[in-house]
Amino acid sequence: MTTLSVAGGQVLEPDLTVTRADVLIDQDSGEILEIGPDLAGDETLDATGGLVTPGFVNGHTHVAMSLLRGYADDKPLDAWLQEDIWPVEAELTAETIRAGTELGVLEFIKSGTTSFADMYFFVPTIADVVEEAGLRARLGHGVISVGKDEATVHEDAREGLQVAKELDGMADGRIRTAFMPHSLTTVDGQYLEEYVPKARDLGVPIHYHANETRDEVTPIVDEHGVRPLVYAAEKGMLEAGDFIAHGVHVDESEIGLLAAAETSVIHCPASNMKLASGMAPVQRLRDAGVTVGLGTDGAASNNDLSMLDEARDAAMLGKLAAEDASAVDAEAVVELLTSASANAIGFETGRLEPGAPGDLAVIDLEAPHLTPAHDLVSHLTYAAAASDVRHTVCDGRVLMRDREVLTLDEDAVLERAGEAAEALVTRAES
Ligand SMILES: CSC[C@H]1O[C@@H](n2cnc3c(O)ncnc32)[C@H](O)[C@@H]1O
Ligand SMILES: [Zn+2]
Repeated sequence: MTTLSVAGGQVLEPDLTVTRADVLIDQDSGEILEIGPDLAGDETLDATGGLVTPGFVNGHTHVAMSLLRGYADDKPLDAWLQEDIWPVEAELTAETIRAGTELGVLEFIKSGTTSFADMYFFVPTIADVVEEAGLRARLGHGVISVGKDEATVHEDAREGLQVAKELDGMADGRIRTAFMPHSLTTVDGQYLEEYVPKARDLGVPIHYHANETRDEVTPIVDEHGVRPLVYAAEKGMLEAGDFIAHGVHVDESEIGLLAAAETSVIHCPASNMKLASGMAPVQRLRDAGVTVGLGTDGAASNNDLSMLDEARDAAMLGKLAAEDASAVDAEAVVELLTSASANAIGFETGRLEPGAPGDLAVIDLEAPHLTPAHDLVSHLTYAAAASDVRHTVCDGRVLMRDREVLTLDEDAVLERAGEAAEALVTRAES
Protein backbone atom coordinates (compact mmCIF):
# COMPACT_ATOMS: atom_id res chain seq x y z
CA MET A 1 0.00 0.00 0.00
CA THR A 2 1.25 3.52 -0.84
CA THR A 3 0.07 6.31 1.43
CA LEU A 4 -0.22 10.08 1.30
CA SER A 5 -0.13 12.13 4.50
CA VAL A 6 -1.65 15.60 4.38
CA ALA A 7 0.17 16.87 7.43
CA GLY A 8 0.23 19.84 9.75
CA GLY A 9 -3.10 21.47 8.95
CA GLN A 10 -6.46 22.00 10.57
CA VAL A 11 -9.06 19.56 9.30
CA LEU A 12 -12.71 20.39 8.59
CA GLU A 13 -14.63 17.44 10.05
CA PRO A 14 -18.06 16.28 8.75
CA ASP A 15 -19.81 18.02 11.69
CA LEU A 16 -18.05 21.24 10.55
CA THR A 17 -15.81 21.43 13.61
CA VAL A 18 -12.15 22.09 12.92
CA THR A 19 -9.47 19.85 14.46
CA ARG A 20 -5.68 20.02 14.33
CA ALA A 21 -4.90 16.70 12.58
CA ASP A 22 -3.21 14.92 9.69
CA VAL A 23 -5.10 13.00 7.00
CA LEU A 24 -3.70 9.66 5.85
CA ILE A 25 -4.90 8.36 2.48
CA ASP A 26 -4.38 4.95 0.87
CA GLN A 27 -3.36 5.93 -2.65
CA ASP A 28 -4.15 2.49 -4.06
CA SER A 29 -7.81 2.49 -3.02
CA GLY A 30 -8.03 6.30 -2.96
CA GLU A 31 -9.71 6.15 0.48
CA ILE A 32 -8.99 8.03 3.68
CA LEU A 33 -7.46 5.61 6.19
CA GLU A 34 -7.20 7.78 9.28
CA ILE A 35 -7.49 11.32 10.58
CA GLY A 36 -5.48 12.14 13.67
CA PRO A 37 -2.18 13.36 15.06
CA ASP A 38 1.24 12.44 13.61
CA LEU A 39 0.29 10.25 10.66
CA ALA A 40 3.31 9.55 8.48
CA GLY A 41 2.85 8.52 4.84
CA ASP A 42 5.05 7.47 1.93
CA GLU A 43 4.36 10.89 0.42
CA THR A 44 3.70 14.06 2.43
CA LEU A 45 1.77 17.17 1.53
CA ASP A 46 2.52 20.08 3.84
CA ALA A 47 -0.71 21.62 5.14
CA THR A 48 0.93 23.78 7.83
CA GLY A 49 -0.99 27.03 8.22
CA GLY A 50 -3.79 25.65 6.10
CA LEU A 51 -7.35 24.39 6.36
CA VAL A 52 -7.84 20.88 5.00
CA THR A 53 -11.33 20.81 3.54
CA PRO A 54 -13.23 18.26 1.45
CA GLY A 55 -12.68 18.95 -2.24
CA PHE A 56 -15.48 21.15 -3.51
CA VAL A 57 -18.30 19.53 -5.49
CA ASN A 58 -19.65 21.49 -8.46
CA GLY A 59 -23.12 20.01 -8.90
CA HIS A 60 -23.98 21.57 -12.25
CA THR A 61 -21.76 22.90 -14.99
CA HIS A 62 -20.99 22.80 -18.71
CA VAL A 63 -17.23 22.70 -18.34
CA ALA A 64 -16.23 23.27 -21.97
CA MET A 65 -18.23 26.50 -22.01
CA SER A 66 -15.07 27.97 -20.47
CA LEU A 67 -14.26 28.84 -24.11
CA LEU A 68 -17.33 31.11 -24.19
CA ARG A 69 -16.41 33.07 -21.06
CA GLY A 70 -17.08 36.72 -21.84
CA TYR A 71 -18.42 35.93 -25.30
CA ALA A 72 -21.99 37.05 -24.61
CA ASP A 73 -22.91 38.89 -21.42
CA ASP A 74 -25.77 40.97 -20.07
CA LYS A 75 -28.73 39.17 -21.62
CA PRO A 76 -31.54 37.04 -20.17
CA LEU A 77 -31.43 33.25 -20.59
CA ASP A 78 -33.60 32.80 -23.65
CA ALA A 79 -32.04 35.57 -25.76
CA TRP A 80 -28.56 34.61 -24.58
CA LEU A 81 -29.01 30.96 -25.63
CA GLN A 82 -30.83 31.61 -28.89
CA GLU A 83 -28.96 34.66 -30.19
CA ASP A 84 -25.44 33.89 -29.00
CA ILE A 85 -24.70 30.55 -27.38
CA TRP A 86 -26.53 27.98 -29.51
CA PRO A 87 -25.25 29.40 -32.85
CA VAL A 88 -21.67 29.06 -31.58
CA GLU A 89 -22.26 25.64 -30.04
CA ALA A 90 -23.41 24.43 -33.47
CA GLU A 91 -19.75 24.80 -34.52
CA LEU A 92 -18.26 22.74 -31.67
CA THR A 93 -15.93 19.88 -32.56
CA ALA A 94 -14.31 17.20 -30.42
CA GLU A 95 -11.06 19.17 -30.59
CA THR A 96 -12.76 22.35 -29.37
CA ILE A 97 -14.41 20.43 -26.54
CA ARG A 98 -11.06 18.97 -25.49
CA ALA A 99 -9.49 22.42 -25.31
CA GLY A 100 -12.46 23.88 -23.40
CA THR A 101 -12.64 20.96 -20.99
CA GLU A 102 -8.92 21.15 -20.27
CA LEU A 103 -9.30 24.86 -19.52
CA GLY A 104 -12.31 24.28 -17.28
CA VAL A 105 -10.80 21.42 -15.30
CA LEU A 106 -7.56 23.39 -14.89
CA GLU A 107 -9.65 26.09 -13.23
CA PHE A 108 -11.38 23.44 -11.09
CA ILE A 109 -8.10 22.05 -9.83
CA LYS A 110 -6.71 25.51 -9.13
CA SER A 111 -9.83 26.45 -7.15
CA GLY A 112 -10.13 23.25 -5.07
CA THR A 113 -12.94 21.51 -6.95
CA THR A 114 -12.42 17.77 -7.15
CA SER A 115 -15.77 16.55 -8.49
CA PHE A 116 -18.48 17.91 -10.72
CA ALA A 117 -21.58 17.08 -12.73
CA ASP A 118 -21.49 18.11 -16.39
CA MET A 119 -24.06 18.27 -19.17
CA TYR A 120 -22.67 18.90 -22.63
CA PHE A 121 -21.69 17.52 -26.04
CA PHE A 122 -18.83 15.19 -27.18
CA VAL A 123 -18.93 13.52 -23.77
CA PRO A 124 -16.35 10.77 -24.52
CA THR A 125 -13.83 13.57 -25.12
CA ILE A 126 -14.82 15.24 -21.84
CA ALA A 127 -14.40 11.88 -20.09
CA ASP A 128 -10.88 11.46 -21.53
CA VAL A 129 -9.84 14.85 -20.15
CA VAL A 130 -11.40 14.13 -16.74
CA GLU A 131 -9.51 10.85 -16.61
CA GLU A 132 -6.18 12.46 -17.52
CA ALA A 133 -6.65 15.41 -15.16
CA GLY A 134 -7.47 13.03 -12.29
CA LEU A 135 -10.85 14.49 -11.34
CA ARG A 136 -14.16 12.82 -10.51
CA ALA A 137 -17.29 13.58 -12.53
CA ARG A 138 -20.85 12.61 -13.33
CA LEU A 139 -21.20 13.19 -17.08
CA GLY A 140 -24.12 13.26 -19.48
CA HIS A 141 -24.91 14.17 -23.06
CA GLY A 142 -27.38 17.06 -23.20
CA VAL A 143 -30.42 16.10 -25.26
CA ILE A 144 -32.45 18.85 -26.98
CA SER A 145 -35.42 18.43 -29.34
CA VAL A 146 -36.40 22.03 -30.17
CA GLY A 147 -35.50 23.01 -33.72
CA LYS A 148 -34.62 19.44 -34.75
CA ASP A 149 -36.37 16.89 -36.99
CA GLU A 150 -37.60 13.69 -35.41
CA ALA A 151 -34.80 11.45 -36.68
CA THR A 152 -32.14 13.80 -35.32
CA VAL A 153 -33.80 13.93 -31.91
CA HIS A 154 -33.88 10.14 -31.71
CA GLU A 155 -30.20 10.07 -32.64
CA ASP A 156 -29.47 12.64 -29.93
CA ALA A 157 -31.45 10.76 -27.27
CA ARG A 158 -29.80 7.47 -28.24
CA GLU A 159 -26.43 9.18 -27.83
CA GLY A 160 -27.58 10.27 -24.37
CA LEU A 161 -28.31 6.67 -23.46
CA GLN A 162 -25.13 5.33 -25.04
CA VAL A 163 -22.95 7.79 -23.12
CA ALA A 164 -24.78 6.95 -19.90
CA LYS A 165 -24.21 3.24 -20.47
CA GLU A 166 -20.72 3.11 -21.88
CA LEU A 167 -18.84 5.68 -19.84
CA ASP A 168 -20.23 4.71 -16.45
CA GLY A 169 -17.40 3.47 -14.23
CA MET A 170 -14.59 4.82 -16.44
CA ALA A 171 -11.37 6.11 -14.88
CA ASP A 172 -11.36 3.50 -12.08
CA GLY A 173 -14.91 4.49 -11.17
CA ARG A 174 -14.21 8.22 -10.95
CA ILE A 175 -16.55 8.79 -13.88
CA ARG A 176 -20.23 8.10 -13.39
CA THR A 177 -23.01 9.09 -15.76
CA ALA A 178 -26.58 10.33 -15.93
CA PHE A 179 -29.24 10.76 -18.61
CA MET A 180 -29.49 14.50 -19.21
CA PRO A 181 -32.43 15.96 -21.16
CA HIS A 182 -31.68 19.68 -21.36
CA SER A 183 -34.92 20.96 -19.82
CA LEU A 184 -38.67 20.45 -19.60
CA THR A 185 -39.30 23.04 -22.32
CA THR A 186 -36.53 22.15 -24.77
CA VAL A 187 -37.27 18.43 -24.96
CA ASP A 188 -40.74 17.51 -26.19
CA GLY A 189 -42.81 15.28 -23.89
CA GLN A 190 -43.01 12.42 -26.38
CA TYR A 191 -39.23 11.97 -26.22
CA LEU A 192 -39.16 12.15 -22.44
CA GLU A 193 -41.84 9.43 -22.34
CA GLU A 194 -39.82 7.22 -24.66
CA TYR A 195 -36.30 7.70 -23.33
CA VAL A 196 -36.59 8.31 -19.56
CA PRO A 197 -37.76 4.69 -18.95
CA LYS A 198 -34.81 3.46 -21.03
CA ALA A 199 -32.47 5.50 -18.81
CA ARG A 200 -34.15 3.97 -15.75
CA ASP A 201 -33.36 0.53 -17.19
CA LEU A 202 -29.69 1.55 -17.17
CA GLY A 203 -29.98 2.55 -13.51
CA VAL A 204 -28.60 6.05 -14.01
CA PRO A 205 -30.07 9.24 -12.51
CA ILE A 206 -31.80 11.93 -14.56
CA HIS A 207 -30.44 15.48 -14.53
CA TYR A 208 -32.03 18.51 -16.24
CA HIS A 209 -32.56 22.27 -15.98
CA ALA A 210 -35.91 23.05 -14.34
CA ASN A 211 -37.84 26.09 -13.13
CA GLU A 212 -34.92 28.35 -13.99
CA THR A 213 -36.88 31.34 -15.31
CA ARG A 214 -40.52 32.42 -15.19
CA ASP A 215 -40.58 32.04 -18.99
CA GLU A 216 -39.86 28.37 -18.51
CA VAL A 217 -42.72 27.83 -16.04
CA THR A 218 -45.51 29.60 -17.91
CA PRO A 219 -45.54 27.47 -21.11
CA ILE A 220 -45.76 24.25 -19.09
CA VAL A 221 -48.61 25.57 -16.97
CA ASP A 222 -50.38 26.89 -20.11
CA GLU A 223 -49.88 23.75 -22.17
CA HIS A 224 -50.22 21.01 -19.57
CA GLY A 225 -52.19 22.71 -16.80
CA VAL A 226 -49.72 21.72 -14.08
CA ARG A 227 -46.57 23.13 -12.49
CA PRO A 228 -43.30 22.04 -14.17
CA LEU A 229 -42.27 19.61 -11.46
CA VAL A 230 -45.68 17.93 -11.50
CA TYR A 231 -45.16 17.55 -15.25
CA ALA A 232 -41.64 16.20 -14.57
CA ALA A 233 -43.07 13.66 -12.12
CA GLU A 234 -45.63 12.59 -14.74
CA LYS A 235 -42.75 11.96 -17.13
CA GLY A 236 -40.94 9.85 -14.51
CA MET A 237 -38.23 12.45 -13.96
CA LEU A 238 -38.64 13.07 -10.25
CA GLU A 239 -37.17 10.13 -8.42
CA ALA A 240 -34.65 9.53 -5.66
CA GLY A 241 -31.15 10.29 -6.96
CA ASP A 242 -32.35 12.61 -9.74
CA PHE A 243 -31.15 16.21 -9.54
CA ILE A 244 -32.39 19.37 -11.19
CA ALA A 245 -30.37 22.49 -11.93
CA HIS A 246 -31.68 25.86 -10.67
CA GLY A 247 -35.13 25.32 -9.11
CA VAL A 248 -35.55 29.08 -8.89
CA HIS A 249 -39.30 29.40 -9.51
CA VAL A 250 -40.64 26.53 -7.43
CA ASP A 251 -43.83 26.91 -5.41
CA GLU A 252 -44.59 25.25 -2.06
CA SER A 253 -46.24 22.24 -3.68
CA GLU A 254 -43.18 21.65 -5.86
CA ILE A 255 -40.86 21.98 -2.86
CA GLY A 256 -42.96 19.30 -1.16
CA LEU A 257 -42.72 17.10 -4.26
CA LEU A 258 -38.92 17.43 -4.39
CA ALA A 259 -38.62 16.52 -0.71
CA ALA A 260 -40.97 13.54 -0.98
CA ALA A 261 -39.28 12.27 -4.14
CA GLU A 262 -35.74 12.78 -2.75
CA THR A 263 -34.84 14.67 -5.89
CA SER A 264 -32.11 17.25 -5.26
CA VAL A 265 -31.69 20.81 -6.47
CA ILE A 266 -28.41 22.30 -7.61
CA HIS A 267 -28.41 26.00 -6.79
CA CYS A 268 -26.47 28.19 -9.26
CA PRO A 269 -26.55 31.66 -7.69
CA ALA A 270 -24.07 33.47 -9.95
CA SER A 271 -25.79 32.32 -13.13
CA ASN A 272 -29.21 33.13 -11.67
CA MET A 273 -28.06 36.66 -10.81
CA LYS A 274 -26.23 37.30 -14.07
CA LEU A 275 -29.10 36.15 -16.29
CA ALA A 276 -31.55 37.82 -13.87
CA SER A 277 -33.42 34.51 -13.66
CA GLY A 278 -34.50 35.05 -10.05
CA MET A 279 -33.66 33.98 -6.50
CA ALA A 280 -33.99 30.31 -5.56
CA PRO A 281 -35.71 29.73 -2.19
CA VAL A 282 -32.69 27.88 -0.79
CA GLN A 283 -33.62 28.26 2.87
CA ARG A 284 -37.20 27.07 2.26
CA LEU A 285 -35.94 24.12 0.22
CA ARG A 286 -33.55 23.09 3.00
CA ASP A 287 -36.19 23.59 5.69
CA ALA A 288 -38.49 21.27 3.74
CA GLY A 289 -35.78 18.59 3.66
CA VAL A 290 -34.68 18.98 0.04
CA THR A 291 -30.98 18.29 -0.60
CA VAL A 292 -29.54 21.46 -2.13
CA GLY A 293 -26.14 21.35 -3.82
CA LEU A 294 -24.18 24.14 -5.43
CA GLY A 295 -23.04 24.65 -9.02
CA THR A 296 -21.37 27.27 -11.14
CA ASP A 297 -23.32 26.51 -14.33
CA GLY A 298 -21.13 27.27 -17.36
CA ALA A 299 -18.41 29.92 -17.38
CA ALA A 300 -20.37 31.87 -20.00
CA SER A 301 -23.06 32.74 -17.45
CA ASN A 302 -20.91 33.14 -14.33
CA ASN A 303 -18.08 33.99 -15.53
CA ASP A 304 -15.71 31.83 -13.49
CA LEU A 305 -15.73 28.27 -12.19
CA SER A 306 -14.69 28.97 -8.60
CA MET A 307 -16.89 27.23 -6.05
CA LEU A 308 -15.62 29.57 -3.34
CA ASP A 309 -17.10 32.49 -5.29
CA GLU A 310 -20.29 30.48 -5.64
CA ALA A 311 -20.38 29.84 -1.90
CA ARG A 312 -20.26 33.54 -1.09
CA ASP A 313 -22.92 34.23 -3.72
CA ALA A 314 -25.14 31.50 -2.25
CA ALA A 315 -24.93 33.04 1.21
CA MET A 316 -25.63 36.56 0.00
CA LEU A 317 -28.45 35.65 -2.37
CA GLY A 318 -30.01 33.21 0.08
CA LYS A 319 -30.37 35.98 2.66
CA LEU A 320 -31.79 38.39 0.13
CA ALA A 321 -34.31 35.82 -1.14
CA ALA A 322 -35.48 35.06 2.41
CA GLU A 323 -35.19 38.70 3.51
CA ASP A 324 -33.48 37.24 6.55
CA ALA A 325 -29.80 37.71 7.44
CA SER A 326 -29.78 34.42 9.33
CA ALA A 327 -30.92 32.44 6.26
CA VAL A 328 -28.42 30.26 4.33
CA ASP A 329 -25.78 30.70 7.01
CA ALA A 330 -22.09 29.82 6.74
CA GLU A 331 -22.59 26.23 7.97
CA ALA A 332 -25.35 25.66 5.43
CA VAL A 333 -23.18 27.04 2.65
CA VAL A 334 -20.22 24.81 3.52
CA GLU A 335 -22.61 21.84 3.33
CA LEU A 336 -23.79 23.06 -0.09
CA LEU A 337 -20.17 23.34 -1.19
CA THR A 338 -19.19 19.85 -0.03
CA SER A 339 -21.37 17.04 1.37
CA ALA A 340 -24.79 18.23 0.17
CA SER A 341 -23.55 18.74 -3.38
CA ALA A 342 -21.91 15.31 -3.29
CA ASN A 343 -25.13 13.73 -2.00
CA ALA A 344 -27.09 15.52 -4.73
CA ILE A 345 -24.99 14.10 -7.56
CA GLY A 346 -24.65 10.69 -5.95
CA PHE A 347 -21.02 10.76 -4.84
CA GLU A 348 -19.51 9.63 -1.52
CA THR A 349 -17.18 12.61 -1.50
CA GLY A 350 -17.59 15.94 0.32
CA ARG A 351 -16.62 14.65 3.78
CA LEU A 352 -13.29 13.91 5.41
CA GLU A 353 -13.57 10.71 7.43
CA PRO A 354 -12.04 7.22 7.33
CA GLY A 355 -13.48 5.23 4.43
CA ALA A 356 -14.46 8.33 2.44
CA PRO A 357 -12.74 9.09 -0.88
CA GLY A 358 -9.46 10.98 -0.51
CA ASP A 359 -10.71 14.13 -2.23
CA LEU A 360 -9.57 17.32 -0.52
CA ALA A 361 -8.19 20.82 -0.87
CA VAL A 362 -5.82 22.73 1.39
CA ILE A 363 -6.65 26.40 1.82
CA ASP A 364 -3.79 28.68 2.77
CA LEU A 365 -4.96 30.73 5.77
CA GLU A 366 -1.93 32.98 5.97
CA ALA A 367 -3.39 35.95 4.11
CA PRO A 368 -4.69 39.37 5.18
CA HIS A 369 -8.24 38.61 4.05
CA LEU A 370 -8.28 35.43 6.17
CA THR A 371 -6.91 37.09 9.33
CA PRO A 372 -7.91 36.76 12.14
CA ALA A 373 -9.17 33.19 12.12
CA HIS A 374 -12.17 33.43 14.44
CA ASP A 375 -14.23 30.97 12.42
CA LEU A 376 -12.90 28.94 9.50
CA VAL A 377 -16.36 27.92 8.30
CA SER A 378 -17.14 31.62 8.01
CA HIS A 379 -13.90 32.15 6.08
CA LEU A 380 -14.73 29.36 3.61
CA THR A 381 -18.13 30.90 2.92
CA TYR A 382 -17.41 34.59 2.96
CA ALA A 383 -13.71 35.33 2.57
CA ALA A 384 -11.61 32.61 0.93
CA ALA A 385 -10.80 32.80 -2.78
CA ALA A 386 -9.70 30.37 -5.44
CA SER A 387 -6.15 31.73 -5.26
CA ASP A 388 -5.94 30.65 -1.59
CA VAL A 389 -6.06 26.97 -2.58
CA ARG A 390 -2.55 25.57 -2.01
CA HIS A 391 -3.01 21.84 -2.81
CA THR A 392 -5.72 19.76 -4.46
CA VAL A 393 -6.04 15.97 -4.06
CA CYS A 394 -8.53 13.65 -5.75
CA ASP A 395 -8.81 9.92 -5.07
CA GLY A 396 -5.58 10.12 -3.09
CA ARG A 397 -3.63 11.57 -6.03
CA VAL A 398 -2.04 15.02 -5.75
CA LEU A 399 -3.39 17.08 -8.65
CA MET A 400 -1.92 20.40 -7.49
CA ARG A 401 1.01 20.89 -5.12
CA ASP A 402 1.91 24.40 -3.98
CA ARG A 403 -0.23 25.78 -6.83
CA GLU A 404 1.58 23.77 -9.48
CA VAL A 405 -0.90 21.60 -11.37
CA LEU A 406 0.72 18.21 -11.87
CA THR A 407 -1.73 16.50 -14.23
CA LEU A 408 -2.03 19.19 -16.91
CA ASP A 409 0.50 21.43 -18.64
CA GLU A 410 -0.94 24.79 -17.64
CA ASP A 411 0.77 26.91 -20.31
CA ALA A 412 -0.16 24.50 -23.08
CA VAL A 413 -3.78 24.34 -21.90
CA LEU A 414 -4.08 28.12 -21.92
CA GLU A 415 -2.55 28.38 -25.37
CA ARG A 416 -4.76 25.66 -26.86
CA ALA A 417 -7.86 27.18 -25.25
CA GLY A 418 -7.13 30.63 -26.65
CA GLU A 419 -6.64 29.23 -30.14
CA ALA A 420 -9.69 26.96 -29.97
CA ALA A 421 -11.95 29.75 -28.71
CA GLU A 422 -10.84 32.10 -31.44
CA ALA A 423 -11.30 29.47 -34.16
CA LEU A 424 -14.73 28.55 -32.79
CA VAL A 425 -16.01 32.10 -32.81
CA THR A 426 -14.56 32.69 -36.27
CA ARG A 427 -16.39 29.62 -37.61
CA ALA A 428 -19.63 30.74 -36.00
CA GLU A 429 -19.45 34.29 -37.26
CA SER A 430 -18.30 33.61 -40.81
C1 LIG B 1 -27.57 20.36 -24.22
S1 LIG B 1 -26.04 20.57 -23.44
C2 LIG B 1 -26.33 21.87 -22.29
C3 LIG B 1 -26.88 23.11 -22.89
O1 LIG B 1 -27.26 23.98 -21.85
C4 LIG B 1 -26.94 25.27 -22.20
N1 LIG B 1 -26.93 26.11 -21.02
C5 LIG B 1 -25.90 26.71 -20.42
N2 LIG B 1 -26.31 27.40 -19.35
C6 LIG B 1 -27.65 27.19 -19.28
C7 LIG B 1 -28.64 27.64 -18.40
O2 LIG B 1 -28.40 28.43 -17.37
N3 LIG B 1 -29.91 27.25 -18.62
C8 LIG B 1 -30.21 26.48 -19.68
N4 LIG B 1 -29.30 26.05 -20.55
C9 LIG B 1 -28.04 26.40 -20.34
C10 LIG B 1 -25.63 25.12 -22.90
O3 LIG B 1 -25.30 26.25 -23.63
C11 LIG B 1 -25.91 23.90 -23.75
O4 LIG B 1 -26.53 24.24 -24.94
ZN1 LIG C 1 -26.81 24.77 -16.95
